[in-house]
Amino acid sequence: MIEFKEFSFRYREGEAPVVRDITLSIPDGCFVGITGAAGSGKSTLTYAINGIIPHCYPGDFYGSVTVEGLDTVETSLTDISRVVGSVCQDIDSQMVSTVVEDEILYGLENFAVPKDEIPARVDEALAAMGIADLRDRTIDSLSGGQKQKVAVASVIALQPRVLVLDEPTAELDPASSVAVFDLLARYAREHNTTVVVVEQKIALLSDYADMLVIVDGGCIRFGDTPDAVLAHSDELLALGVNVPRATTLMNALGAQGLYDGPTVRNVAGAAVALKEVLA
Ligand SMILES: Nc1ncnc2c1ncn2[C@@H]1O[C@H](COP(=O)(O)OP(=O)(O)OP(=O)(O)O)[C@@H](O)[C@H]1O
Repeated sequence: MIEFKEFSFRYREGEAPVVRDITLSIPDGCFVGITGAAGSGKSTLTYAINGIIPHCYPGDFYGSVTVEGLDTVETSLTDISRVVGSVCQDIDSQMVSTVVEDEILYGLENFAVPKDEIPARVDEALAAMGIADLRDRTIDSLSGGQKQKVAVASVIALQPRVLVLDEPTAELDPASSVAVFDLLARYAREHNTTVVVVEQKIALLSDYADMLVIVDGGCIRFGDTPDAVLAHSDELLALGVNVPRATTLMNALGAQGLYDGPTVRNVAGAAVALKEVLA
């Protein structure tokens, strides 16, 4: 369980809190998608989960954040990182090795995983991200998308109970983004891992997330199932969230009393719904 209780945070260099009065409970095994406009505070929320706030970025911390019962202020960054695996936005800054396999080994050795478990953990992590063929490649020779998969694999190898990912598909084309979310979701299901992912593509998020959190100006505007959130497409658009046009269209037809089916998330869904409307 991840629990934010009336959490607010002001970076030491900032004038005012950039996230305010955040109260949110994320149950174990939940797949949470966080989205919102640029600068709304999404990354700051992830830093509060993985302990970067307040351990690396000091400032005024109000309220509390607990992860699996650990208070992130009172617990050391090392102890938090045994529970929370993070993939940050700047993948290059996260890479510490020159070869893919070494990158995965690095974390396992640092966390003192028993030597006899290590080969299987490396194999499983590479397979989970579908990058077994990259094992011996140098990191420098990889594309941005491949690096993102390596970064996720390195974290998955540590088998954290919570995974925090900040825009893990930013460098990927739509098909590869879907593939990464498929792999992530499958991994999370099989290991009962809680996943918190910041992602701009709300349509993609909606297909995987149990809960969508919409952040605006440092506050949570919506925190609910994807369908319940997407039902507010006009408000989402006003907040700068990139709502699928298919959703906006069907919600508009709903407002006119012409459609009363489930929330539509994509063109395929709209096609099915429109057939019913026109029948
Ligand atoms: N280390 C820092 N020191 C001071 N202010 C910061 C720091 N990091 C972020 N901020 C400020 O906090 C606010 C929220 O930033 P944050 O990165 O959490 O938003 P975001 O929604 O993740 O943005 P983006 O989508 O651009 O990554 C912004 O105004 C940003 O300038």
